[in-house]
Amino acid sequence: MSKPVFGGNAGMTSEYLEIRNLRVTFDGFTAVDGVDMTLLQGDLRFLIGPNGAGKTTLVDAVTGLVPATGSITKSGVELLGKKTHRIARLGVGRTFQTASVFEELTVLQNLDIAAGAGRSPWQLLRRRKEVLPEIEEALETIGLTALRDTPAGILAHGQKQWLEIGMLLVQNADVLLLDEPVAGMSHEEREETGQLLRRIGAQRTVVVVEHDMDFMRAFATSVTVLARGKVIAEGTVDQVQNDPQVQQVYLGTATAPQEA
Ligand SMILES: Nc1ncnc2c1ncn2[C@@H]1O[C@H](COP(=O)(O)OP(=O)(O)OP(=O)(O)O)[C@@H](O)[C@H]1O
Repeated sequence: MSKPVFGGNAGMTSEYLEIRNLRVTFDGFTAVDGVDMTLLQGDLRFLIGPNGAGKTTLVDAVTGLVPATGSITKSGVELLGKKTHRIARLGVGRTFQTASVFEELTVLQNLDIAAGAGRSPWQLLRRRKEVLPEIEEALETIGLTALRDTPAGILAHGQKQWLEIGMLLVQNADVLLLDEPVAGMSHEEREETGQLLRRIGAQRTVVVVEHDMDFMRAFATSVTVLARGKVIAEGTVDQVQNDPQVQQVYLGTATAPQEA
């Protein structure tokens, strides 16, 4: 496995996150059942599957929220068994189905707090005097520069999700796991989110857990399909859409991949 450059561009072929034989069990029920996945920098990977397939549990395992067995390495560093904050410091960030921003604080203050995580007291002191360049950059990337002094609580739904993504960017996350980022968004917001994910995904590894198949078709560079805790298909959008097993799993559901 080639060595990545943290926060930089390690090239499209560098392996960034390797998941091997991942297993998560809740009281004898196996929610994630021997999953293998290799995620490369520059990949915009969609993780799809019916309700209860184990998608969120897999993300929870990668970010240290549930105990798991197997192996999850980022650039050769084992993540399994590490505490959530250590995993975050290693550059693995995630969002939840419900945006978790500080509603009373402004956009800038939210980013400032996120950027503070993991910084030295000296850096924190310096930070009060000026807006850090990485925060300016994140504001630009997420398109919220004009709203930097707006309380997060009055942002539109989509803008809150973008702020959350911005908070991961200022923490230098280069593996981002996003749980249903476009749920509840308008068509325009979805489109903008897709463009945002493309922009940030070019130099990072982005995993999107999603039920929105139109969104997946428009923006996925690769897709992994989970069902009952196992990977049943992986490949391009076309490959998974044409996979008979995938069609069978989705048969009769409103979001079937074959209903293009
Ligand atoms: N903390 C827990 N304790 C017990 N069972 C759990 C726990 N978390 C998840 N599960 C079970 O594990 C299975 C996988 O759940 P998970 O939420 O990962 O699926 P999902 O693919 O994300 O589903 P959805 O698309 O509905 O969000 C489900 O059967 C769920 O009930």
